[in-house]
Amino acid sequence: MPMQYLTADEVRDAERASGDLLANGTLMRRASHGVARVVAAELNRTGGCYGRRVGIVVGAGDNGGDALFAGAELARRGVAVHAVLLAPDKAHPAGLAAFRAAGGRVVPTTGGGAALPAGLDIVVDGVVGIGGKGPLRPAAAAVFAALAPETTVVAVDLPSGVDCDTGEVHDPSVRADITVTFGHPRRVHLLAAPRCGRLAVVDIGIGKPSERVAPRLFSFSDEDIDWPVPGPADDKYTQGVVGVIAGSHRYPGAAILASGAAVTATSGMTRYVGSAHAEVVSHFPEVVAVPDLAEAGRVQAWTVGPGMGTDDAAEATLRTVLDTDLPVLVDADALTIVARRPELVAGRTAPTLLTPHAGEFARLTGTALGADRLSAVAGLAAEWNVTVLLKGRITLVADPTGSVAGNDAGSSWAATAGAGDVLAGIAGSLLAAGHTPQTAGAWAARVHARAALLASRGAPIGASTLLAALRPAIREFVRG
Ligand SMILES: NC(=O)C1=CN([C@@H]2O[C@H](COP(=O)(O)OP(=O)(O)OC[C@H]3O[C@@H](n4cnc5c(N)ncnc54)[C@H](O)[C@@H]3O)[C@@H](O)[C@H]2O)[C@@H](O)CC1
Ligand SMILES: [K+]
Repeated sequence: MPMQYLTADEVRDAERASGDLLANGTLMRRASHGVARVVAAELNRTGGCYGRRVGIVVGAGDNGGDALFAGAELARRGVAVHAVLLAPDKAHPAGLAAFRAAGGRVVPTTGGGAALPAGLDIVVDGVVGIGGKGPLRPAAAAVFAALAPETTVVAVDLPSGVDCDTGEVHDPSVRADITVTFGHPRRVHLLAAPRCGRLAVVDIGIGKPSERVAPRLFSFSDEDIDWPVPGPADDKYTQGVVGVIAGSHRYPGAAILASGAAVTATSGMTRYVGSAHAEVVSHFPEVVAVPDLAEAGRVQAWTVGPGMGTDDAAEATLRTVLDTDLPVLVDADALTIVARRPELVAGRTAPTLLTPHAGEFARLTGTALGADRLSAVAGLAAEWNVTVLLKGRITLVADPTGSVAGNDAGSSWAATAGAGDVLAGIAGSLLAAGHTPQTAGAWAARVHARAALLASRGAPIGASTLLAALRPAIREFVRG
């Protein structure tokens, strides 16, 4: 099942709908118990709970309340728990009483600030949760800045200073090793996944929000991905033929990488059009490669753009392809052309997938990409009535209805020249197989990221190495 990521308002809506559970404190008891369990599991994994030392950093709201109740539970298990109260007058009263009663120690405030003692095993961030705004304030920032670098940080709900809805990482903010959230993941857990560390979702018995606002963010689970495989009645044409228009005789690399990715991602047929036809065939003899579009033969989808240039001839080719009623993936140089000629895609009714990186995105919209990548990509998709895949560590694929699929690559090894050409080849072949642009883009991003991890195993890679790891990566997503 795809995972849904909620806004702070959607979370509050779902919590309110739980009625008594919210009013009588059951939700908070379950939430804090979940935090205590995760912290205890981490302590047990590294030697046990008894006699260990944990710090909690407590803000003015219910996030701090969760941390205090969790601290109380840990203290009852024999953990020495030290709390810094950032706003002593506003700390959750029942939570603070429980914490003290369990033997938790509050660090005295001196000169307007307080620091945790040295030598802590784990520090719990209960500064702010879904009610947080902006960066960590100075007192909280000082507490985290003073921690030894090896201290494990467990964030309650989200790392404080990171925006719940946009994932904007303010400076300063908390970097968590583990984040414990409640009921449903929030947008921040995907949009700022590297800042959240491992995510633990604790069931506290709340349902779904009554309504969701656009953009609606989700991610596919690995099990949702079902790579196309040929059936008993299939031949080389019936699985969807992908056409690649890329590269040039002078710069054949993009043509080879995009065509090679298409060959690897589909078991049907790959066609190539462009002046690198000889180079492509010398690397991948199975590609049916021709220099001119007029001789290309039939395809079910086009991938157009990597390394093709931006001159008049390239523009004419792009126009011809976009004038068809076939699905088209528009990448790289083709995006530069579309940025100056938006009318080329504006009237399209056939599936259209634009795959910009941040710089190309800025060219398309005329403004630099800000911190709210989600709204930006959903906005462009809605305005142009196309699907937009925004590249990055977190890939976002927005369709025109306000649905956005996100994919955390899990590493940044794919940030290498030519990796985008590989992605374009993979996604193009999924389009040719009949998938929607959003599914094609999101599945391609997942398998591309997996290939990067398999290829790298901790060392830098180039796009050729990534391409070579594509088949084992795809194998993980073939069902049945
Ligand atoms: N509502 C509920 O039923 C539940 C809430 N839970 C917890 O409650 C949290 C939400 O609690 P609240 O709505 O009280 O909000 P928070 O505790 O997230 O934060 C609000 C408080 O922090 C202050 N604040 C905002 N930005 C700040 C900043 N940058 N630096 C310092 N202080 C800042 C605000 O003035 C306010 O006092 C959730 O994230 C979750 O941890 C959980 O207990 C589960 C149940
Ligand atoms: K927090």
